[in-house]
Amino acid sequence: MSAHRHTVTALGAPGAVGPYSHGVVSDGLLFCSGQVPLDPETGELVGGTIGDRTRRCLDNLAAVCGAAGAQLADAVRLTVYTTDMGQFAAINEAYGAYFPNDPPARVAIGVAALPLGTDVEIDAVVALPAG
Ligand SMILES: C=C(N)C(=O)O
Repeated sequence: MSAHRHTVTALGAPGAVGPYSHGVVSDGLLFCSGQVPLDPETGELVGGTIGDRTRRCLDNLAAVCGAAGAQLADAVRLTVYTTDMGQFAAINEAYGAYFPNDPPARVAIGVAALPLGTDVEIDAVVALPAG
């Protein structure tokens, strides 16, 4: 740990699948690592639909936010990575329910592959509440 940054570990988020922290706080911002749709209780990728997996990614990010004293609604920008842009509408339907008002900025990117073979991953930058 150094004075200008500290890492965040969330008990409610699945363990990291590589050499990264759940999040890093610096200068009033929380930089959340990408969350893949792992169930934090089982450590397994969730099945179902890409909407289910999108919700799992966002729930995992919410846990990381909570560990830093923030909420997902404090996010200023998220990035959605997917291997299947054919499911863009389904991703948006699930995603949109998390941000009914004034949604954060977002980037959506189609990629060739994602960790553990999943089809969606989401990261976030979050503004920490003052105080
Ligand atoms: C899942 C990740 N965020 C990673 O492997 O970097």
